[in-house]
Amino acid sequence: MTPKKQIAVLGSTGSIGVQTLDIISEYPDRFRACLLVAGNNVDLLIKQAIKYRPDLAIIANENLYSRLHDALKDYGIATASGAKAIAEAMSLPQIDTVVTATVGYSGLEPTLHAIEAGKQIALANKETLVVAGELVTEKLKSSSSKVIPVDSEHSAIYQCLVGENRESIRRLLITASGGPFRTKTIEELQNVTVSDALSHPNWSMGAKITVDSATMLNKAFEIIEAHWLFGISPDKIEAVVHPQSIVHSMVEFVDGSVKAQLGLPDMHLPIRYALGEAHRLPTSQRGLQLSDYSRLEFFAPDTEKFPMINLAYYALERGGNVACIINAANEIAVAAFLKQRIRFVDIPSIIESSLSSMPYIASPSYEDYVNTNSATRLYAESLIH
Ligand SMILES: NC(=O)C1=CN([C@@H]2O[C@H](COP(=O)(O)OP(=O)(O)OC[C@H]3O[C@@H](n4cnc5c(N)ncnc54)[C@H](OP(=O)(O)O)[C@@H]3O)[C@@H](O)[C@H]2O)C=CC1
Ligand SMILES: CC(=O)[C@@H](O)[C@H](O)COP(=O)(O)O
Ligand SMILES: [Mn+2]
Repeated sequence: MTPKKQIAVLGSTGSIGVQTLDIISEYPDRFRACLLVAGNNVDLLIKQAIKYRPDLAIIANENLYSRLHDALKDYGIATASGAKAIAEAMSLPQIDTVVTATVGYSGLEPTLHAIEAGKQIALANKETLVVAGELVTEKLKSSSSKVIPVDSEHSAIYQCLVGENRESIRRLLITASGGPFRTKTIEELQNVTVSDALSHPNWSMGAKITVDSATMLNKAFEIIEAHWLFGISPDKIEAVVHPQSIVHSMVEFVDGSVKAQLGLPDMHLPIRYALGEAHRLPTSQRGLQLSDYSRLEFFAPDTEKFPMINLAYYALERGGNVACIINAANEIAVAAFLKQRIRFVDIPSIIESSLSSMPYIASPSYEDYVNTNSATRLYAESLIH
């Protein structure tokens, strides 16, 4: 019998984390959760640990450690807390694949450690490549790690590229739903609420990425992510608005042919594909009925209304710590918007102001990224009254 693949789930209590555990449950002979990591939701982490019996459960918030320890001590499940413990756990010998499903900058450090330890990476945390794509790509060159994307667009592109040569690619076409404000005017955007921004038309996701979809910064991040994942220059990567989110992305080749990957807007599919290491695992889950969709539409993005898409090209052209600044400012701005401390339209202003104030570093080291992230967060916070 083939041994079960041992999976570390970083962010097990979040949207991608919970769906990853669904896939582990769907294939109990194939996968086992050997490590679960959460941020603050200790109650759900305890429930998951009792159900999935990992070797180790880690809570990032150190203040919640005693709750976790007390609840799991009689189950023979080891416990730990804090960012250092998460980073160190990446080299546990039993781990085969790390699913990076924490949100934001927190994904970078454990992913770098997992790459150093030669683990397979199912990459959901796009911010890792946004913040430090160059460093991550460099580290991958001297590691046996392989990254398989979980992000739906990148999974689609990955699937389209199987059997193709990089030289045959003319363009990557990244589809974008357009978010909840696709049809709003610039004036109407002034007064949108948190609840409006969290009403994504097609996907059920964590709050931060849902707001990023509403500003369409998510698409800028995905252009950056695609550049580092597939080694394609920015001028060959475009966003295409596709309100139905059925075509998850496309690749156009030099002979004019376009390949697309289609499916329901359901992250179980790309997670299943990534855990199967690009093999197709049979499922009884409902598939796509194309006859349910009388129209699949495609439009050019409105960059006047959603100027943040263009930040991808600016960040990739300037390089260095620019995308790290954008990401840190955005994390602070989105958190403030979710707490109703700023308006939706203040998010781009906070990013722009951070970009013009934070020092540029052309060839950042890991420590430079750490410092850029902390300093930008402090600066962005200072802009919020
Ligand atoms: N949701 C989706 O459909 C998609 C998500 N992604 C990407 O996947 C990642 C996860 O997104 P999503 O699942 O929506 O996010 P959620 O907010 O739903 O979940 C985030 C997870 O990360 C944990 N977490 C937060 N901060 C830390 C930290 N400092 N250390 C350890 N764990 C932490 C949270 O723990 P807790 O809740 O316990 O505090 C939670 O388990 C993001 O990078 C997103 O861009 C990409 C494509 C689609
Ligand atoms: C599910 C997924 O991959 C998200 O990144 C999704 O693409 C967000 O939707 P938008 O296309 O609205 O950004
Ligand atoms: Mn996506």
